[in-house]
Amino acid sequence: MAVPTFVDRVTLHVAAGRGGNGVASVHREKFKPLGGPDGGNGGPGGSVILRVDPNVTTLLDYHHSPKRRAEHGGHGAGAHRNGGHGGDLVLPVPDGTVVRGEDGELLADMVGAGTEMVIAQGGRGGLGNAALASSKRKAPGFALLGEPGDELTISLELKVVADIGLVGFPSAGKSSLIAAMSRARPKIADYPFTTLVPNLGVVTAGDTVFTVADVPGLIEGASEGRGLGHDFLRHIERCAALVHVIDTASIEPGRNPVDDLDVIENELARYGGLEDRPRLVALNKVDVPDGADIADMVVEDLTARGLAVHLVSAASGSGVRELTFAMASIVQAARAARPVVEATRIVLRPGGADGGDDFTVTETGDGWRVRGTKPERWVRQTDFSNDEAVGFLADRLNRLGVEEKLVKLGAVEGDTVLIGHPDNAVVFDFKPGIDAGAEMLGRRGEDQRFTEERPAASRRRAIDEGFEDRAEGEARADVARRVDGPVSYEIGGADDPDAEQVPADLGWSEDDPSRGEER
Ligand SMILES: Nc1nc2c(ncn2[C@@H]2O[C@H](COP(=O)(O)OP(=O)(O)OP(=O)(O)O)[C@@H](O)[C@H]2O)c(=O)[nH]1
Ligand SMILES: [Mg+2]
Repeated sequence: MAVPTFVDRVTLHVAAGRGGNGVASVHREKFKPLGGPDGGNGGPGGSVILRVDPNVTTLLDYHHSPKRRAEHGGHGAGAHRNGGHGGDLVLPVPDGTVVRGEDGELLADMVGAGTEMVIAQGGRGGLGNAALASSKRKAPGFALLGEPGDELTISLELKVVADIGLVGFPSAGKSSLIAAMSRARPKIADYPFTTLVPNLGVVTAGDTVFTVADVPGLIEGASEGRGLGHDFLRHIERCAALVHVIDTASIEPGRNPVDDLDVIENELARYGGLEDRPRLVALNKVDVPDGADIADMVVEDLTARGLAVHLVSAASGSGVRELTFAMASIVQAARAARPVVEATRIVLRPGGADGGDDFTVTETGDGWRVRGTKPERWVRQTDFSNDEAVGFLADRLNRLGVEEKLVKLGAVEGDTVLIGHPDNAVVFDFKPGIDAGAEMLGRRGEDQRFTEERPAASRRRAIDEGFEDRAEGEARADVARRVDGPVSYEIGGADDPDAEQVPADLGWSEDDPSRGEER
């Protein structure tokens, strides 16, 4: 089995839950006339949340399953029943995880136990017709759709690479040892410099899970660039402790465990910055009779230096378990000593939470594009198979001033208006209620200057009074035709005789099988 050897970076696809749809329903009781609207709201979709968990030390889990999804919100139902809140998905990440977006942009540096980041926000639930009812719109025959949740690709990078680093001469058995104590399967061979890049293994000893880095072999002069040099020691800079892996069975002249240790320590000192790390010594290859003898001879010397010495054999496994427990207790002590930034519980949210009433209208060359948090959200909430819902959308857009702005910028009837991101915009044929040039001339040729109210003004007032029926009639948008993919219909469109036609196919090939359920 190929186990990733050095996972300090994973790409993760996260998807928040979709909001449940609102429902349009009318209260019914035996022998009683129709009651009021009683369609409940859809529940919000669950969010995907990253949370720093001090017990998590690796990103391995995400390497194995890089797609994570939170729960969808439940749909509303009749009798004022609201859909359930989709469950959030909390993804534990190690302290010091750097979160980046798809293009490598920094989204967050997650430091401190409990720090949270809502990386993908769940979609809002759609309002049911009970919530959409007002004194003027007593029985709405439509409801709002739930919105899709955020979906994005992120990368997680772990700066704290390993809890413990294995250091030693080439062929001392560092890779063999990491293979004996974890599921890592690095290359092992009887020639020096087998390991060219660090390997990472995850070790479990009792309740403690920690990571061990096996780095390329060091030799005297590594600090001057001999051998592989010592560049890769930066990978163990953040380790809490070091384990000296020493070959007791080396037949090279001049090699013995104590001198080997001194050479490595000398190189570490030249590299600098690792002096304060606790050390363990693993005298390896004691399955070899000569090795065992030599180990016995030097144990006392090394212990006298204050070092904890373990006699091990990566080959037979003897002593390995004891070594891992000794490593675990150092890791635990280091974790306990680390200043824990507990209880800060910073919650990071990407981007602005709400764009407010802002929207932009830009000319695209063959039409207009409207961008803005609200217009885009409203479009997503609209059930385009329902005329009344589409009319409600037109009312909202007009009330925000979208139509007015389009007219002001020179949009004329028949222009294409796209609302939203190029990938999933909804296409409209512009049909303003107010006409720039012909503004003063009413639809039927009367000069509005001679009547007391102009249609746009009266309509706006009516809308402001609460989506009056009059406003709906005048400002309704009607499904007219389908333009390459997205839905197309008209904004405005007061008394178009063809307005009632509803295309059979609205292109909702979407993933939501429950669509249309609400009516
Ligand atoms: N008999 C015996 N041989 C071992 C033991 N551990 C490692 N070896 C052998 O020693 C040789 C080197 O082992 P590696 O694990 O590749 O050593 P390394 O320290 O990772 O070497 P580099 O990656 O080159 O720095 C291999 O032939 C292993 O089979 C052991 O406990 N007993
Ligand atoms: Mg190796």
